[in-house]
Amino acid sequence: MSLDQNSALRIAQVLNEALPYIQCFTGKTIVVKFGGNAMIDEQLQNSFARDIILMKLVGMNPVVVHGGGPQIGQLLEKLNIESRFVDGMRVTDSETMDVVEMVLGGTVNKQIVNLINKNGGRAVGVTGKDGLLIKARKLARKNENAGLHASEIIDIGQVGEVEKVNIDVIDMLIHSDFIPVIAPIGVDSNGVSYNINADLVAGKIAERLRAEKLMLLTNVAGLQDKEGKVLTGLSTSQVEGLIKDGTIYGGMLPKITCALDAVQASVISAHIIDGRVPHAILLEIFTNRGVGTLITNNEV
Ligand SMILES: Nc1ncnc2c1ncn2[C@@H]1O[C@H](COP(=O)(O)OP(=O)(O)O)[C@@H](O)[C@H]1O
Ligand SMILES: CC(=O)N[C@@H](CCC(=O)OP(=O)(O)O)C(=O)O
Repeated sequence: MSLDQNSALRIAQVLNEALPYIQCFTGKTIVVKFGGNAMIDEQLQNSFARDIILMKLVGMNPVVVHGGGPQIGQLLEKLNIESRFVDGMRVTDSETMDVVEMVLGGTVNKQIVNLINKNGGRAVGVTGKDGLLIKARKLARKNENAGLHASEIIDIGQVGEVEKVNIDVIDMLIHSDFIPVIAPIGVDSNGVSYNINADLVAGKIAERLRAEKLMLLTNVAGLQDKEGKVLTGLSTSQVEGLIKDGTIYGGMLPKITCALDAVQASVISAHIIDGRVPHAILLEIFTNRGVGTLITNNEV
């Protein structure tokens, strides 16, 4: 197939624009969180997989952490098990935990591994239990509505937070040229499993790996104000204001919290980007046009 001169020039310009980014990010670790809501159709899933493979081929170290909230919800519904959320976290009793492990560690993890491998990459899927990758503890939730009893703790079951990330498994996979694909399930020292919000896992893994970037793919254009305008470059105090006035709620709460924590630790930048845009990752990394909300540590 021969190209006309304009198309050839356009392709050359795109590749040329990518060059400084490739030079800058070669050898760097990029943690990408693939949200369950971003996995909406086959074409988008394939474009996600190909972006990850391309990153690997140009010398970056992509590490994938995935969610699967809607997929867990669908199976719970089929099984007639009711599901409830507190501040974006799924209340998880032991029956729900079994379903979470089945869906995240089984179906969704293997789907993503298969997707990457089918497109020509080499992915290996693990949960936080493999190699004790994610040591977890039970998440304590304060009941903010308890008035005088504001210190009252709400029990949301086997929901965990990351206590420690043991990166041996990830290091081993990266050094053998595999792409790690991680399901957000943690385990405590007694072997109890915990359901952990995938954004929080991605953030902690990015911190521990001292990643260059934490990229959170979701089903909105980014963090938005009440009119739907995408916000970017916000300070911590502005974000706190948006949480207080209810602009940030539900599933955006863990996303924004982990992005702020990550950049305040060691991660250079966090990005909340629209997973519904084909090749959103490539656009964000390799071009001058960002496609979502950028969060950096602008308060140091
Ligand atoms: N200020 C906000 N800007 C954008 N989305 C928001 C905001 N506050 C809450 N949300 C909600 O957060 C959702 C994204 O979180 P979530 O559903 O958990 O996605 P994912 O599965 O990608 O993690 C959006 O679909 C939206 O409903
Ligand atoms: C505690 C908690 O809420 N865990 C999440 C884990 C999956 C997840 O985070 O999936 P998304 O990224 O697709 O939302 C859940 O049970 O839905």
